Amino acid sequence: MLTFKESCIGVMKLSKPPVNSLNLEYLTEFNIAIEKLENDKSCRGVIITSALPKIFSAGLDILEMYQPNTDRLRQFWTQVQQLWINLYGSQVATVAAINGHAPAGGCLVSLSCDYRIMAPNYTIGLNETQLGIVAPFWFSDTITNTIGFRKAERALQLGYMFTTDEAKACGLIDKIVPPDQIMAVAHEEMKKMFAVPDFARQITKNQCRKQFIDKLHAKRDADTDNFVNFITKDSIQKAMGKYLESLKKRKSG
Ligand SMILES: CCCCCC/C=C/CC(=O)SCCNC(=O)CCNC(=O)[C@H](O)C(C)(C)COP(=O)(O)OP(=O)(O)OC[C@H]1O[C@@H](n2cnc3c(N)ncnc32)[C@H](O)[C@@H]1OP(=O)(O)O
Repeated sequence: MLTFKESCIGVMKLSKPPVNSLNLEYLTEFNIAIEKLENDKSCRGVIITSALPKIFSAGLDILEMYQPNTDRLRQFWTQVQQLWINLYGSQVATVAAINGHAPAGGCLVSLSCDYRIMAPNYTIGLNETQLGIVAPFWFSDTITNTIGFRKAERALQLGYMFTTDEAKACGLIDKIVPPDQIMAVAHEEMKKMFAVPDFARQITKNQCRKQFIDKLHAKRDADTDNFVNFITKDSIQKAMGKYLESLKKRKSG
């Protein structure tokens, strides 16, 4: 993770080649970096983007979920939950500058921010069902809060990956921006949020999101048990193995 401060704005650039997949170690690093910025009194905003060309993030590292060690799987999921709690509940203003594909966990990271700008000709969405897995309730809550119930339930069931244009049309992202302007526009959008007194913006954000974060806090252990039980099922492991194979085939084909 490349993290630096530009005045009162923290910039986090995901930089885990080849595809910024989120494994246990990288999620832990992500959480430490965001918590550090959150606790930095001089930091009012965070921009999340990718240092890699063409990929924002490929989402959770599928290898963490394929033939897993159960203890590590539990730690992995705890870090995924924590990342969502940190981002969705963040007091600082957050902008996702999506400069590449953003499937599944990559989409969730951006949905957890306050504002999303995206470069053209990429795809974004919660494609979990395509892998034969099920997005947990807090993933669904987050997309539903962004695009509305009907569109979210349809997209979640199909595991639909939106093009940038489709994402803009349904409100999954807020603005389409040429890749060479994405950081400049992220700073402009940040300034708009800074024009509002921090405490008023923070309390309002909290009012909108707290009930969803509280829901996960209340069910956190059950959610982890559910994830571990689900992922370790033979049928799910088979589906995951097939999906990994299809990724490799797509590459060679
Ligand atoms: C109760 C149960 C709850 C379960 C909830 C679990 C929720 C899960 C959310 C997730 O995030 S699951 C992950 C979903 N992600 C994907 O489906 C993305 C798959 N990847 C792609 O579509 C493409 O790789 C890409 C991101 C569009 C990039 O394409 P590109 O052509 O540039 O690169 P590739 O050649 O396809 O990939 C390079 C290399 O990376 C490996 N890889 C890709 N994605 C992942 C990943 N998510 N995890 C691990 N590894 C990944 C890919 O297999 C290639 O590997 P090698 O062949 O080079 O070894």
